[in-house]
Amino acid sequence: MKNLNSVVAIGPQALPGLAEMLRQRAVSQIFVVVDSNTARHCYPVLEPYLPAHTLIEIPAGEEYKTLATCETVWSQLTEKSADRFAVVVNLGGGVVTDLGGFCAATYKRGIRFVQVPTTLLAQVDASVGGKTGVDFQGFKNQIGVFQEPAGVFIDPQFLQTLDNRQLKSGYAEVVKHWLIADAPAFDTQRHEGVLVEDWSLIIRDSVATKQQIVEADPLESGLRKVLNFGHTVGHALESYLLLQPGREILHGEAVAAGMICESWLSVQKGLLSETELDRIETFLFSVFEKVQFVTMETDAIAQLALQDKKNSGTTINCTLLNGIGKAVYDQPVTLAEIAESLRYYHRL
Ligand SMILES: NC(=O)c1ccc[n+]([C@@H]2O[C@H](COP(=O)([O-])OP(=O)(O)OC[C@H]3O[C@@H](n4cnc5c(N)ncnc54)[C@H](O)[C@@H]3O)[C@@H](O)[C@H]2O)c1
Ligand SMILES: O=C(O)C(=O)C[C@@H](O)[C@H](O)[C@H](O)COP(=O)(O)O
Ligand SMILES: [Zn+2]
Repeated sequence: MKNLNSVVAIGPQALPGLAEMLRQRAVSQIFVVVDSNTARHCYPVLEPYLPAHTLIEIPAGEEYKTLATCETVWSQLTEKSADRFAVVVNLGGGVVTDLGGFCAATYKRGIRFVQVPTTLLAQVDASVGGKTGVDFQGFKNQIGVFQEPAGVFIDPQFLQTLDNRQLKSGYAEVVKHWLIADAPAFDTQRHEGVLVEDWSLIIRDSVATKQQIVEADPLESGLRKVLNFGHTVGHALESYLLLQPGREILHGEAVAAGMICESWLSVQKGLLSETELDRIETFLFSVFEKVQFVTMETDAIAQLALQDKKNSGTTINCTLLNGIGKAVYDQPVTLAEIAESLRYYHRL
């Protein structure tokens, strides 16, 4: 599969494919960015495929997806005199692929990087499409650049050590791809839930859906915004809870809640039927627990949507569904409507 100028390899041939790419290109040094978990669970799988390299370890978790962590990565690249022929291999979930990608894309104005995603979320979504970045002042992905990796190497065997909660978090982005672009998959595959034995096909389909959209609009000037379905409210919830010790939720959990809120908004705008909303809700609640917040918090959560990257000025532009499998972007919604959607979710 080709993604703009980068290769996407999926399956058991992915890691040998990465080894081959590193052999063929002019590479001065290789740096492998891992977090504390992927150092333990995933690096031993990747290591035999790599020539001499330097390991850069960052702490695990969304709270470390910050500029401060980037500084530690840039420092290690600098200390080792990485030049413009160096390659960064990001081995991890979406935090490592977003942050490692951003560090590479900005170091000396940009060196090559490849993504080796190890969570379902990163395999179906974060590693593909060239969005890189970090959170800033509590806002999701506030600082970042679009930069395509030189390659994405997806081996589903990494999922064997992932716990069920993380698997479900990634599944939320799979469901998002179904809801925006693949009604037949929603109709048939949802019956399996996360009891999937072999994720390869789901990963292939999800990546293909995302690639098609990204290729049509790599810099998100229009169509790509459909990939943000569930994220206007989802990111607001995630940002709000991220700053509250003990209440952090995973990205996919926030997106699942956001997809219910934004499906409800779609009904209010006359785009989606009540029956379709009911099917979406019933399915999502069969997989995800309800995100806990109190009604008093809804206005504060909704306020955070004012920082959404799809907004123009003070207008919040949401991606909504105009049927299962069909999405429309740039739908203006008010702050009051966002807050009401959260109250709707809370009442369910
Ligand atoms: N760039 C994009 O297009 C894009 C798309 C979707 C999400 N994201 C971002 O991705 C991030 C979420 O990614 P995530 O869900 O992968 O989170 P993550 O990177 O925090 O990984 C989740 C947890 O699993 C651990 N882990 C990773 N691989 C493992 C493995 N194989 N076995 C055991 N443990 C493993 C990690 O150390 C971490 O503790 C968010 O910051 C989100 O904003 C980016
Ligand atoms: O690739 C995209 O485009 C997406 O919107 C995919 C999202 O799942 C992902 O969470 C992305 O990081 C959100 O981007 P942002 O621009 O809203 O920060
Ligand atoms: Zn997402």
